[in-house]
Amino acid sequence: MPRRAKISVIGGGNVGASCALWAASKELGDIVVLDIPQQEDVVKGKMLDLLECSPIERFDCNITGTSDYADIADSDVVVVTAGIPRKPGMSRDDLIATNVKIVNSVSENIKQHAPKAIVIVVSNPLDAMVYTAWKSTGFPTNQIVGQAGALDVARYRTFIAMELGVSVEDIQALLLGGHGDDMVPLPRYTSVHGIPVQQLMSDEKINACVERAKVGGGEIVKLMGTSAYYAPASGVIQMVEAIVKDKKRIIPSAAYCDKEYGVGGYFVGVPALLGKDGVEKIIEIDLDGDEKKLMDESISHVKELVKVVRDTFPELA
Ligand SMILES: NC(=O)c1ccc[n+]([C@@H]2O[C@H](COP(=O)([O-])OP(=O)(O)OC[C@H]3O[C@@H](n4cnc5c(N)ncnc54)[C@H](O)[C@@H]3O)[C@@H](O)[C@H]2O)c1
Ligand SMILES: O=C(O)C[C@H](O)C(=O)O
Repeated sequence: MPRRAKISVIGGGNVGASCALWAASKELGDIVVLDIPQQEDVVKGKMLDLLECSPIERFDCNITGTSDYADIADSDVVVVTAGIPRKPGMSRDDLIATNVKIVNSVSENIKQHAPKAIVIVVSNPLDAMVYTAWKSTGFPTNQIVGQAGALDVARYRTFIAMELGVSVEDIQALLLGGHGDDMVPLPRYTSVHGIPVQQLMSDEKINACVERAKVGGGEIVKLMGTSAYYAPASGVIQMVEAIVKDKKRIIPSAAYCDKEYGVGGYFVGVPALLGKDGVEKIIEIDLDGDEKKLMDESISHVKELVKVVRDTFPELA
């Protein structure tokens, strides 16, 4: 019998528990969700509750809550959601001092207990946390990737579909850059069932969708007092599915770029081909002058955040 995939999620809060829910409902494999010892009963309870959906929702898999890293052994994918979320009035960057320490310690445990896993980082500020996980694990760059673009492009597609009154399924779009408010949605690479979006919407309306997508995380924080979790987890599980089913999907992801896009050795959002080996290829597309300028600005912001990581943990430089 073929072995089931094993998906571990570190951090069983809003995003982590939602990842488990999407992964179970899609029957992607066995699921382990790990939280700190003080949250062990809570995470065990959440995962038991989820398991008890299985007769109704019709999925067969093991689902476990734990605080013991031994339970993540042999994971195919480990998703890192551990860390604090922002509150109204905060930027993602304000989380760095706390989350760099959490992601560093979590990554050391992943290195020890699941050295073959593909690691998908979610904690914010995303691009700097992916860098932290890369340095702390010492894993090859294909084995470390961040989730942001899958979410950001989903938001952008949602807003375009709402504006046009068409199915979201018919909106294809692309987005580059860091997971900050300076991310770079690309109208020139946005189409509606193959029809360039500019033929169907005015520049003004397209720009309104772009701007709303850029601050889409903040819009939810303002409404809820904490950050989003359904759509972020959905983005994560789209990536997990591509990896565990070796689908070779192209998904905007925070991937390691050196020569690509002239990034020079940082993780930023780019179209990445995801399969069983993680990031198997980065797709480079042509950018015009304005798009390149926006991408360069976004990359500069990522570099500033990585500098904070290096200043906090000189051994991660
Ligand atoms: N990249 C994205 O698109 C994206 C989207 C949404 C949220 N996020 C980020 O994800 C993180 C989690 O958000 P959330 O809403 O789930 O927060 P949450 O507070 O609901 O959950 C975080 C969980 O992490 C746990 N945790 C803390 N330290 C830990 C450690 N050392 N080991 C294991 N678990 C630990 C906490 O106990 C908590 O259960 C935040 O940093 C948030 O900004 C990123
Ligand atoms: O906005 C946040 O802080 C969480 C996440 O990055 C998001 O975009 O929803």
